[in-house]
Amino acid sequence: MTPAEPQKVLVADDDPVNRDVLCELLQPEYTVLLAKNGAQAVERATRHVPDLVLLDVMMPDMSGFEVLRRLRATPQTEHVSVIFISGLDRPEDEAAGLKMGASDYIAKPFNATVVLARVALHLQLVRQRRLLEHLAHVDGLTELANRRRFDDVYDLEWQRARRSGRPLSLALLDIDSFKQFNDLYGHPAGDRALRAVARVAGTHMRRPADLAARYGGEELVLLMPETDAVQALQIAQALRQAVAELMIAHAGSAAASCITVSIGGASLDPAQAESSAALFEAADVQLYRAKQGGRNRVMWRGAQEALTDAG
Ligand SMILES: Nc1nc2c(ncn2[C@@H]2O[C@H](COP(=O)(O)OP(=O)(O)OP(=O)(O)O)[C@@H](O)[C@H]2O)c(=O)[nH]1
Repeated sequence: MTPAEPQKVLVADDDPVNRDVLCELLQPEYTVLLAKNGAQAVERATRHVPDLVLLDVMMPDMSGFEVLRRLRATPQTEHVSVIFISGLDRPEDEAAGLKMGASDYIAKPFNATVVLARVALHLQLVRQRRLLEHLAHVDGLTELANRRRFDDVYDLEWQRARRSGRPLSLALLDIDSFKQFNDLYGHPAGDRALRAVARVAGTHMRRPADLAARYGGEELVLLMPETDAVQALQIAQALRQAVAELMIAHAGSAAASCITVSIGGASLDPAQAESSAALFEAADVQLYRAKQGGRNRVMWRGAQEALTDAG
């Protein structure tokens, strides 16, 4: 979602007049989706993941409370904001709706101005929450995922790989002689070089589940689910080469006349009960070997020496 994109509101009400009124009210500012019953509300919310749901409580097929319960139980919609709009106007009803996790409760007959004001308020809160989530997961300098995000995704992907028996590859990338680069060209130039390397790393993570993250300092980590050692090694080699081809001059490098990276990787062998920490450690050992071997190269656990890339 970009700031300019209109936010999506799903209106779920079995009464066509209410749907029309709410649609007309919201359409100038928001993208409005409609559902005429509870089942449709759940289906549309799951498919389109709206920013907000305006949900009638009393619908013949499924109550709004049940719709909310199902939305909370579905990963795509578990955090979606919901405002109940209901003819049930007793304080107990309102309290029950809020206790279930609705953001707000509006009694029918509703006042159009108040509905618009509350919708605007909750959509602003949604924007702020998304911004906070983004800031919590993205590294400010490189705009790659940050370490916290990596830790969460790694944990999930490792479990998924263990369950499915599918491969999982992990690589650590470290810029060569970066201390000397900072010393020679200054810290701001170091930041620019780091951003350039990060961009190249990001563009090499092509599958939706691939993740490039800044692990710390000038070290990046690459997570490649469903990718075996042969494929991952090829990607790492292409990435190493693409960084060298940036041709960022580095007169103080121990490896070349331009900025280069060393990469160490390991792939999970589903047949072996290896922990996520052990896989990470294995990639780190390979990174150490790449540095020891002269830098500007890729080392992969289990790969033949001939498969390593000495640039
Ligand atoms: N400009 C800049 N430098 C950073 C950043 N994060 C870490 N560094 C620098 O990266 C350097 C890493 O240095 P070392 O770990 O000694 O390794 P190196 O000089 O890259 O040498 P090798 O890894 O052995 O090739 C340190 O000087 C850090 O200050 C950053 O965000 N920006």
